[in-house]
Amino acid sequence: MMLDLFDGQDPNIIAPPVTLHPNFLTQRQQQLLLNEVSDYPLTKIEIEVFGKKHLIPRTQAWFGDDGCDCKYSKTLINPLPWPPMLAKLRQTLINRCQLNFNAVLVNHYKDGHDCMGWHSDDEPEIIAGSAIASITLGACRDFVVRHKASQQKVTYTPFSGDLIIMAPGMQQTWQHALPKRLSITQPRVNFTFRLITPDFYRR
Ligand SMILES: O=C(O)CCC(=O)C(=O)O
Ligand SMILES: [Fe+2]
Repeated sequence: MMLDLFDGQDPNIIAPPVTLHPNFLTQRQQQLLLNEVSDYPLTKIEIEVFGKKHLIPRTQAWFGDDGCDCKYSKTLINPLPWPPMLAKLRQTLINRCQLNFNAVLVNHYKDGHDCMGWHSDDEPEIIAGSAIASITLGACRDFVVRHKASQQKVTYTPFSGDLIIMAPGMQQTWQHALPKRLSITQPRVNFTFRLITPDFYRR
């Protein structure tokens, strides 16, 4: 009987609204992007956690359309204009995924000591109910998502050139993180594309 197949499964397990698209970028596209990333002004910004100042354990740069500012730990960051390869990547995502994006956070993890803690991409400038597209280049690292209410975790392992889509609405009920992996010695670059309300912080 077909139904027997499902016996014993926990009916409370929830599937995360995440899709992993392997090999979204060709080797050549990855190489062109990595060459361009080496010219990005990546910086370690300072954040405040429980009143104490820390440098983030990675470097970052913020690119986007004019007016697509973001706020990072009380600091307002204006977008840098789109470099040519990043502009092409944005257009490719829009065309192939039928989703709109107007800004991207580039994260550079020099090795497995660099990381990103638990968070949701739910800042007020992000248009509610928009999707987040995340592209990996370089080292393969665990990308972990955690359901806020049940604490249930699922681990994804995006390889270089893979795309992860976090579906609209996911940020309200799930968090995600890129934990330390001390055995990893190679760098990883991540592009997290977002849809921002233009001029959100300029009104
Ligand atoms: O590097 C990653 O895969 C995660 C990046 C991320 O969550 C973010 O930029 O908000
Ligand atoms: Fe994120």
